[in-house]
Amino acid sequence: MPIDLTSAQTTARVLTEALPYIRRFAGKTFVVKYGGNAMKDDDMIASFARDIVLMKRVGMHPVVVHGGGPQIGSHLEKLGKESKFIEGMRVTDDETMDVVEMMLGGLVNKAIVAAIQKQGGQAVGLTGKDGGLIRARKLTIKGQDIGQVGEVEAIDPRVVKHLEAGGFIPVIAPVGVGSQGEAFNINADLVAGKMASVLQAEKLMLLTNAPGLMDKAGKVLTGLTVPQVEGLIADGTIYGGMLPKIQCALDAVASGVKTAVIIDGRLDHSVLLELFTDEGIGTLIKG
Ligand SMILES: Nc1ncnc2c1ncn2[C@@H]1O[C@H](COP(=O)(O)OP(=O)(O)O)[C@@H](O)[C@H]1O
Ligand SMILES: CC(=O)N[C@@H](CCC(=O)OP(=O)(O)O)C(=O)O
Repeated sequence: MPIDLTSAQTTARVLTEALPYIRRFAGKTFVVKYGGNAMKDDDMIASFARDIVLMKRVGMHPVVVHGGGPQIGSHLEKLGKESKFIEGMRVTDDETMDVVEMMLGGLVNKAIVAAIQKQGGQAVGLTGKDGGLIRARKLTIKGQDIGQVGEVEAIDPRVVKHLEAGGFIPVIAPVGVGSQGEAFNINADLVAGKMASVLQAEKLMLLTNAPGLMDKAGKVLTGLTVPQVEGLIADGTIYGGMLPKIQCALDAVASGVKTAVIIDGRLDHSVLLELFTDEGIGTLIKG
């Protein structure tokens, strides 16, 4: 069969456009938060895994922090428990905490690790308990006790650095460890934001189930300043699960991470589209 020149030239053009980014980003760390809504089926996970492996192959250091809210929710449902959220945080009693730790540290984490391995990468799954990676303390919301929900107290990045140096891709579940060795359920966006700050990442990438941060008419907003974002929170344009996401993006860039982006993780190869094209995709927040 003769080669389709137009399509081959398009491929060549895409590769050429990627070259300056590959050069600029080599050796840099990228924290990629993979939300539970963007891992709805095996094809989506496989596409994500291919992007991550390609990043590693061209010399970048991806660090994956994953969520799994919907997966926790459906398992709780099987047990006859309803999910309840306050300001985007799951109310977590002891039984729920067990499910969170099993789902995030077990099934979800290992599905991502296996998908990366299948694409030829070397991935190692961790929770915040491993190597004392994420130390947590109890989080209350406006004085309200919401159970075993934590916030990040400190991150000890040594285990991540060792893995990076050994050519492995760390895949991190957002379960923190308290002073008594107890588990805390932490919103994955908050962990990703802190991880990006501690590692002084080049970019924090937040993959979700929306094309980016949208205005009330559904238009994707980008290049936002801090006061603009504050206005959007005040007038209710940003609500629910987008609140911790945007907050951690702002905190990350304020603490030295160069840029944060919110992108549509349901889109095939969204990570590569954002990294390696001139236009990028989604909502960009700069420091
Ligand atoms: N301004 C906004 N733009 C886009 N999505 C928003 C906005 N405000 C709230 N959201 C909601 O936030 C959701 C993403 O947060 P969340 O469900 O926690 O995702 P994830 O599981 O990826 O962390 C979107 O699906 C949408 O319902
Ligand atoms: C405290 C809290 O809400 N923790 C989250 C942790 C998982 C998560 O953040 O998952 P997504 O990124 O898929 O939303 C939860 O229990 O759902």
